[in-house]
Amino acid sequence: MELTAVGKRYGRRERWILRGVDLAVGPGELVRIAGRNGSGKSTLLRLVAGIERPSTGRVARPGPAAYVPERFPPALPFDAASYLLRVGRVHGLSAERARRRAGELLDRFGVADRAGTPLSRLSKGTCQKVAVAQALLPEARVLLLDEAWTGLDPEARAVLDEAAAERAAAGGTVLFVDHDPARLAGLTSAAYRVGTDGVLRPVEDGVPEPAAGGPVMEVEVDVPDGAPLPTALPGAPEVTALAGTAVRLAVPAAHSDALLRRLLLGRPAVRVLAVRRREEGER
Ligand SMILES: Nc1ncnc2c1ncn2[C@@H]1O[C@H](COP(=O)(O)OP(=O)(O)OP(=O)(O)O)[C@@H](O)[C@H]1O
Repeated sequence: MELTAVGKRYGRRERWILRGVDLAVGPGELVRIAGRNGSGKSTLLRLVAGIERPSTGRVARPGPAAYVPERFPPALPFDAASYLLRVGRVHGLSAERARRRAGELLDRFGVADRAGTPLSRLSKGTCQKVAVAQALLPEARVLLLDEAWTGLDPEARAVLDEAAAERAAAGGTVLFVDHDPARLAGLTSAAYRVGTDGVLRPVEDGVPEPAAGGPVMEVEVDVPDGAPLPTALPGAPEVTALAGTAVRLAVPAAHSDALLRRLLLGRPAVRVLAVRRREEGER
């Protein structure tokens, strides 16, 4: 995927949102786009998606892009499963494969029981899961995630982390915007910032470490056969044994997504039983 000397403004008399953007992202790369509110991050992703046309310069992509927009339009007259089936068909999947992928994704996000619910009647969180599922469904060469984690519950955020990492590992090109500076930390191959001047610059200092102190998240997992937990878990969790083969891991909230991702991706495979915020004064 390559942008060459891309400039964008929404009208001849309007200001330039992006200027002289050169960006090449290869297969297997996972790239973060940062920047202040209104700096042009979504505009950049929409240009890569082909939804917007550049005012100057060129955008080249290896194939159709899959895209989770910042705002998903749920007012479509379909239920979740038939909407996903249509998305799959548009991307050239057979009806059988599209149906199977839709079922797998709804299941993975824990909303298989909502397959027959009209999009207009889904809760905001479930709707966001459908928005994410429609982008993951086609296994496109380019995946664009515009604050796609916002509105998801912690388990679903971890599933999306995992899915984004899988897409890159399978040779996809993944670009994402997220307000959490620790999002996909350790998996990101590069980060860029859109400046207030519209220029895209590499972020040299990488991903800042979340601050210690503050809110704590508790993740309870069941480790089959009482196998040892993976070592060097994010956030250096405090581990408490619970009944049977269950354990509770407590980490600063800023590390909880990374911890869940590592637990879900790691070996031994663990089952997440609960994720909750530790109340003040509780231990
Ligand atoms: N379709 C449009 N027509 C006119 N102006 C637009 C359009 N889309 C975005 N803009 C303007 O372009 C600028 C950049 O918007 P954009 O949504 O790309 O920024 P962003 O960095 O994604 O912001 P946020 O972090 O708030 O989502 C803003 O000033 C916005 O008002």
